[in-house]
Amino acid sequence: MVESTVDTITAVRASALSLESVSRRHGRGDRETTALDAVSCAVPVGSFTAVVGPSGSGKSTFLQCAAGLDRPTAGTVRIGGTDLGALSEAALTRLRRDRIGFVFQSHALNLVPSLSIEENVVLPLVLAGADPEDERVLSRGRDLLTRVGLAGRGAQGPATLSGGQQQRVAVARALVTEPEVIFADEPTASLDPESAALVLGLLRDAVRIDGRTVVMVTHDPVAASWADTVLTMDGGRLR
Ligand SMILES: Nc1ncnc2c1ncn2[C@@H]1O[C@H](COP(=O)(O)OP(=O)(O)OP(=O)(O)O)[C@@H](O)[C@H]1O
Repeated sequence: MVESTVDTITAVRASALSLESVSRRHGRGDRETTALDAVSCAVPVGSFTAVVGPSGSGKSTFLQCAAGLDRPTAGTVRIGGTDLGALSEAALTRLRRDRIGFVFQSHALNLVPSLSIEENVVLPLVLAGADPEDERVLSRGRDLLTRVGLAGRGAQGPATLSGGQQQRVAVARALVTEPEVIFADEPTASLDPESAALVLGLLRDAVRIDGRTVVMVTHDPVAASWADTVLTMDGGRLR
């Protein structure tokens, strides 16, 4: 009994993300829908996980609850051992800013059009209080832009880039804080296969080279094939 408790605690600690019996219901009475139905899983540090499943199976809800963008109706979500349900809204906002990276579906939603590309990349650091003129901040932005194949383009605006290039900037920004988990919601949905492969390669490199943890929701079996682990959702449950 003691041993199994220790095993459980160890497993939770070694997980970048864990869900324990997480449910998310909407509405009440006859109109109640269960978007997520007692889902449990543990995502190890340094892994690439894809979440797949048919439309309406609960993938987005999984991601929203796992990333602290939505609060579950029941159950526990932990990022690096921190119970998100125990955090105030302000603390949850800080955790999302400092410990999580996001790449969303639409490149139009990912980047701030009025900022330059490099300002977009370092935005999470600046929001956390870093001086945007600090050489360390500027060089981190430049290094990440080089990494995503956009060296020398930092002073331009996002509108001067293609959709695929903008998604690569979004990946650079998601990496800038060295987050514990990067959540990607259909990051290749609007891209041609070649641009999609570049974005998926960057996510995979973040795992293989930097030991980051990536959780990606996708409809696309080709995109899912880049992951180490595929979680399949069906009717709000993990299959
Ligand atoms: N705010 C909401 N109010 C009511 N029902 C909701 C709400 N959000 C999601 N649902 C329902 O929960 C279920 C799961 O939705 P979710 O968006 O998580 O699925 P999904 O797998 O991401 O779908 P898709 O691939 O089409 O984006 C669906 O039946 C959906 O209609």
